[in-house]
Amino acid sequence: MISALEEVIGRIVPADEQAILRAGDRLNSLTKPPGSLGRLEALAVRLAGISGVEQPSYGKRTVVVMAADHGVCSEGVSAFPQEVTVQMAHNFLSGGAAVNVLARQGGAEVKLVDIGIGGDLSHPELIDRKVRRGTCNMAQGPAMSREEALRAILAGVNVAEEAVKSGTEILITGEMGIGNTTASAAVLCALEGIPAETAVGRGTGIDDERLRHKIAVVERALQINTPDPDDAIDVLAKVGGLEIAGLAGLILGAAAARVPVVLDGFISGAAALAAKALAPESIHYMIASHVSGEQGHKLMLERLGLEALLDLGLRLGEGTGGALCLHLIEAVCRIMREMATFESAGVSGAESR
Ligand SMILES: O=C(O)c1ccc[n+]([C@@H]2O[C@H](COP(=O)([O-])O)[C@@H](O)[C@H]2O)c1
Ligand SMILES: Cc1cc2nc[nH]c2cc1C
Repeated sequence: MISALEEVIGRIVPADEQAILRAGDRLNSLTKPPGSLGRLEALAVRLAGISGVEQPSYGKRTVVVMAADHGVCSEGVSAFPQEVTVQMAHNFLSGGAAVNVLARQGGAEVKLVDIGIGGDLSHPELIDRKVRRGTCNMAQGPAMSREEALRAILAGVNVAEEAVKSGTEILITGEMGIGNTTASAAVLCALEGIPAETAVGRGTGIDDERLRHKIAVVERALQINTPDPDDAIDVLAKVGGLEIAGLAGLILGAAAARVPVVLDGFISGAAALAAKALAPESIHYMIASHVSGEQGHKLMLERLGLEALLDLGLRLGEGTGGALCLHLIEAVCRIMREMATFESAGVSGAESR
């Protein structure tokens, strides 16, 4: 199984430098002062490097929502009961969740993956990749075995590969899992050596008292499991989650296929940290859509070395921020394709001094 992962990682190549240079030249030839489209210009250059062309376009767009349950919920770390995970899974499948609305508006389809929901779920549209029924309580022992974490990562790789095979040109990470901000914070602490107090946030909206308890739970999980910071699979197995591991795999699969992968919020960021640890070059294929309202996400993005496009205080997850970002991605693609150049429009360039 490890060799399957090594094979995927081996296929991840750096971004296309020539396309990056061509995109920069094109941006400077367009009828605007150089750099005046701000971070949209950086986005255009990044997309060119990923896709290998300076005028990319993304037809089929897919939001992959990975859903799983978390044993750590028994510690009382969320504002909501665990059964919300499976209930929301039904909502995604019937098209009524926020991400369904935003994906429709952004021209994307939503694919729900059961990678570890506790309850039973059956639907013709569901992608069933259940590794196990939720994790164990990481405050008492490892969340899952190393083999299960690896299976979840490879399931994510496979979902990316299948999506690309059926025509997807851009992937968006989404997730659903009551308790998963606890696991994501623990992954951030373990991989980056950050204190729990800095990494842990309010998730679905816990009060001060529960927040203090959640910090203590993460501290305990780290203390009893001693995840190896240099071994991302160990970290995912001991203090991660099935959807976090699955999304790490999805990101690696996207990078191997040279498909851009738009990251959503805090949980997607934890998956991205793990993907980056497994395959540093995968970072070039990631686009950070937004800074989540979840404490720790800003620091997470700094550690990833990514600058987010939006800062709207979103803290919903599901892939909502990523889906919103599709509008900006479409905008830069159109800029690159449709804007006139100084030459074609007969506009004078900057005066040389
Ligand atoms: O994406 C984010 O940044 C984000 C921040 C806070 C909460 N969430 C969502 O809320 C759920 C986890 O919250 P909690 O409090 O149960 O850990 C999970 O389903 C996530 O999708 C997501
Ligand atoms: C209702 C609800 C919807 C969500 N979507 C993602 N996480 C969620 C958490 C809750 C509680």
